[in-house]
Amino acid sequence: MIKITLRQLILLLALSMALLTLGYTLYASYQTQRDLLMQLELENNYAYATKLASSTDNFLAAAQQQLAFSANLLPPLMAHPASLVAETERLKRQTNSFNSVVVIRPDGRILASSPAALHLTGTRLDSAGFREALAKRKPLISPPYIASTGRLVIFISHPLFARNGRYLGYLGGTIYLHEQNILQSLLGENHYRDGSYLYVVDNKRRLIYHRDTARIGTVVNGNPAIEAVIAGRAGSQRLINSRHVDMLAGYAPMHLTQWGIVAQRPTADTLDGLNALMLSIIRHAAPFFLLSVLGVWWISRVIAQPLSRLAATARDWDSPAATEEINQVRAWYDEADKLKRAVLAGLGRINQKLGRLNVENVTDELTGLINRRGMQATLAQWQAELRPFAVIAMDIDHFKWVNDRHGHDVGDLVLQYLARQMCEGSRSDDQVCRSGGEEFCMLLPGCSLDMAIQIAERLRERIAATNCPTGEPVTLSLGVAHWPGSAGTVTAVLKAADEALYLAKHNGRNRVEMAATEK
Ligand SMILES: Nc1nc2c(ncn2[C@@H]2O[C@H](COP(=O)(O)OP(=O)(O)OP(=O)(O)O)[C@@H](O)[C@H]2O)c(=O)[nH]1
Repeated sequence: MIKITLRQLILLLALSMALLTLGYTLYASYQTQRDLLMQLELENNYAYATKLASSTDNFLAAAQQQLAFSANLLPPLMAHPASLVAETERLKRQTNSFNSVVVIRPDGRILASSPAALHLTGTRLDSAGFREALAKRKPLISPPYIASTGRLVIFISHPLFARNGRYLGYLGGTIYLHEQNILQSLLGENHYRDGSYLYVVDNKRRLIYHRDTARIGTVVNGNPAIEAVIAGRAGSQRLINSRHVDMLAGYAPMHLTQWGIVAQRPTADTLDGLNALMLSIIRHAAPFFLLSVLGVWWISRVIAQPLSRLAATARDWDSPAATEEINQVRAWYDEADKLKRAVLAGLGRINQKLGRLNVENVTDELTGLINRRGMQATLAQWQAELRPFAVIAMDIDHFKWVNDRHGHDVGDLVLQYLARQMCEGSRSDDQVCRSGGEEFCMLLPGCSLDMAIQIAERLRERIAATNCPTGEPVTLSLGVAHWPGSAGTVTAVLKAADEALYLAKHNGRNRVEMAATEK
């Protein structure tokens, strides 16, 4: 199974942390900014609706005052049509509040009107506003209605009374809702900022003013802002309007009429800037993010390197250069350093143990000489190196008798004594072995057969002439062979030396014989 590497892990961890942090920061700042923007928009629209509601109220009050002022002047002039017309002209031109101005008699007939081009004087128009004014005989602002001319209008009127209180009719001004009028000048001034706009509804949810004049006069149902404003409440809220557009609306009722103003802006338009801002933040952050990724990639490499080098070297722990290579690993941080020390300590202990095992494996306990296994390994190596050598195999004569006479312990001392003697008479390259029991061997690298025979002879003579731990000398029988002279393989050359040794025994002991093949 493929396992994730430390480097990939660090990279993955750092990247996911960076992405999470970046994502969360962007998300949090987006949410905060969004809430703030929407709140600001709602407050702006609320303030705007309140201000315009109050301006419109003031305008309507002023219009009523103008009518009231003229209505005071008109009763003495009722018999003077020219003066009445002049007053209607003045009223219309001076204030520009009305699209048309009329003076109506109690029977509904028009006494005077402006503009003159309408040619209304003398006619009797049957409009809802006219009828209401006649019926109520008090200052009125009519709801929107379709006039006899087919126009959608509102009608503001003031009754005319003679000094004696006799009702003389009324003075009225008409505002054509679909045409250029004072209401449009007032409300339309700043009505279209950044997608925001406003509209006015009457208490029947009918649009009195809207930037889309085609919608004026239509009734809008199911709009929470309109419902609130016709209930007389001012405020702001996010809503879905009758055209299914998500809007941030502020609204305020008017006090003189039961109308209401709603100022609003599509939520999407409000948040447009924010989306662009977020994209710009991401664009600016991207290079730094890429730099961070590169930085993390480099750091992950530096962190993982000591560990992967330690792992690679520890895999070949039995190679001679392993310790040196591990020593060269730059473990620059604490955990890697501890691991490096632990690996080095472990490797040292293993090597020590192996060395001890090797020595124990090839050493004879009693004499400290190399044993038969060590002897064979040495010979195999020399043979592999094509290094010629001579072998002297030897055996203590009648050693059983020594044991029987002096005891086994003394026998051991004799064996140790012989080992010492052999070592003293050998060169540093020579290998002295105890090949088994009371049998010994000397391996002499680079030594000719003749030289080996001389060495064997000298040893035999010295042992035979020296008292051993029994208090008297022992004698040796020795057989000499040579590689490659005596035989082609290690086994064969040892066998040849043994055969020469048996020959020495056979020929009377205390003597040296050489391998048969050499004769
Ligand atoms: N003390 C002691 N005796 C050993 C050891 N290993 C072998 N021997 C003895 O060596 C003796 C060898 O005897 P044999 O093989 O019969 O030969 P020998 O008596 O030496 O007679 P030849 O070899 O024929 O001259 C035996 O008595 C073994 O018990 C040892 O480690 N210590």
